[in-house]
Amino acid sequence: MAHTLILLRHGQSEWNAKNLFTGWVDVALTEAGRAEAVRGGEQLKDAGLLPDVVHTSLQRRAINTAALALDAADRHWIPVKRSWRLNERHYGALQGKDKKQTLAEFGEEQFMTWRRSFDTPPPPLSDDSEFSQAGDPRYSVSNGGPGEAAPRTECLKDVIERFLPYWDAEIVPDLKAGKTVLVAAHGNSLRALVKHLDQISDDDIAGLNIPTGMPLVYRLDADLRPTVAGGEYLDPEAAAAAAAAVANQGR
Ligand SMILES: O=C(O)[C@@H](CO)OP(=O)(O)O
Repeated sequence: MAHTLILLRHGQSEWNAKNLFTGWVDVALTEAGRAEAVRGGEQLKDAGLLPDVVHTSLQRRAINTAALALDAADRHWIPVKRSWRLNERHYGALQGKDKKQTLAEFGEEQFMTWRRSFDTPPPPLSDDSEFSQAGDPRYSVSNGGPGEAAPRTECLKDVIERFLPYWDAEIVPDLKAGKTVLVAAHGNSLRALVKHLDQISDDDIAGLNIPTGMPLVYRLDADLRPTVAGGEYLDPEAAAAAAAAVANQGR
């Protein structure tokens, strides 16, 4: 049996628009981002791709993107499962910093190492920073979160390590039950998932960028291997242009 998995990065956020490193800071969608989410949902409906269940992070840009897209697809009523494990990569001390200024201050190599290396995290964010999530009740142990063990910074490797247990325990069973699964998440948590699905090397994943608000559809075989490497965007040309723009942020 083929399984259908749809990945959707949130629409443009206020900090995407301002070109700031965001990570776990819970910023809202812009009007353009809301429109992207609606358009993504319309594309799903037009393609006859109707999610049976949606998994999101605990961040409003993904939560609201899922709601807007599902409403546009007339699937606003399906079950929602949320987890901090789908959150954006914690960007450490870069959270709240301007990407262009960071590039100018630290240079291309350090900037790209922090942004796209597999295993080098940015410096940790101090708990007394205005951009810290330490103590945020949504990440408490009583709410199913990591509590005090919550990250203060992460590299992509760390994201994969915290995401995969959720994939195995919550998403795989939905796929195996024959459900069409929508994962509404973030640039780097979806890069972690794509790396896993397509078995992309630690070096090659640096070159992969995911555009905002564009559904990426994977048909998976019985072993949950993609039948088409890299999946398929419903609007491939627009997705390629938007992914290139993500790659060029800061320039
Ligand atoms: O700032 C962030 O949290 C992410 C996604 O917007 O940025 P980048 O693409 O630079 O990893």
